Amino acid sequence: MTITGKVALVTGGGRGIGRAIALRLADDGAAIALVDTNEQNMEAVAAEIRERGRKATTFQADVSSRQQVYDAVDHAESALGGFDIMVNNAGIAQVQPLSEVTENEVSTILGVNLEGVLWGIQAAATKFQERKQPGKIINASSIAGHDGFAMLGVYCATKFAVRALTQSAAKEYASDGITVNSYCPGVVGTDMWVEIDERFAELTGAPKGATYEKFVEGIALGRAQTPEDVAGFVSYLAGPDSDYMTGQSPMIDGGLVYR
Ligand SMILES: NC(=O)C1=CN([C@@H]2O[C@H](COP(=O)(O)OP(=O)(O)OC[C@H]3O[C@@H](n4cnc5c(N)ncnc54)[C@H](O)[C@@H]3O)[C@@H](O)[C@H]2O)C=CC1
Ligand SMILES: CC(=O)C(C)=O
Repeated sequence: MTITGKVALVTGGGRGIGRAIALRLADDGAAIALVDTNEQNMEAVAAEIRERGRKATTFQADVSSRQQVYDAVDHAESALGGFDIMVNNAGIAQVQPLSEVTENEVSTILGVNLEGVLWGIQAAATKFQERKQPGKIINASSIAGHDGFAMLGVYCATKFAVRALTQSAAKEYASDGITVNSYCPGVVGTDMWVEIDERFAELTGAPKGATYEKFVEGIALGRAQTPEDVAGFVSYLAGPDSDYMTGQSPMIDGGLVYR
């Protein structure tokens, strides 16, 4: 119960890693604001949180819209009576050879994975400063933010960029008592990986499941990551034990990429 009484906002909280983070932070004692484009999924997660005896609210928003992200932060504060932790988790993957990627594809993924995190950082820091309180900003990068993978080039570029934003924001906001860190998962069994695997199958002719299994085979600990594995690390980043950590983007990947 390390964050009892705190308010946490989780973008992309409707499924996968975001859902696991929201449930874990609720178990840690926080009230949760869920933000996602998918209202139905969010409501289901909110119901799970309430069943655990915690407060939850939902706000449908597209994180690529600066205004919608600011509105989501305002909603979290007004609905839950405070604002302490911002988890910029929402993101999309994109499997495409660099020679074939289109302008529309680039602008779409930059909008969500880069701009969405930037607006989340900006809106959260602004709210913490308005409230004259410290805060935690936690961003979703990836092992793809440390290594460039074939067929995932623009996705990797966005995750490298999240690391840069994390470092710059940490330096800019340290004097306000705001820490900014990222989490870098490996291969997590979510719907995102189902979509990645299906796209690889389309492009390469590999059997469905083969790409996912190939990535998992490289993991030293011998199993795919679960969303709860990621949520456990985010629980640390959201709690007081990480107060002296900022600007970092550590890997938590079961032993796949070593830095
Ligand atoms: N699944 C994996 O293996 C890994 C995932 N990550 C990152 O973790 C984060 C979560 O990934 P997953 O849970 O696997 O993905 P997911 O695709 O299963 O869930 C993503 C959630 O974000 C929401 N979302 C997508 N675009 C949005 C937008 N524009 N505005 C608001 N919500 C939006 C979706 O509706 C969905 O609920 C992403 O940033 C991803 O890049 C990082 C490393 C590995
Ligand atoms: C989706 C993602 O970031 C990886 C590395 O699987």
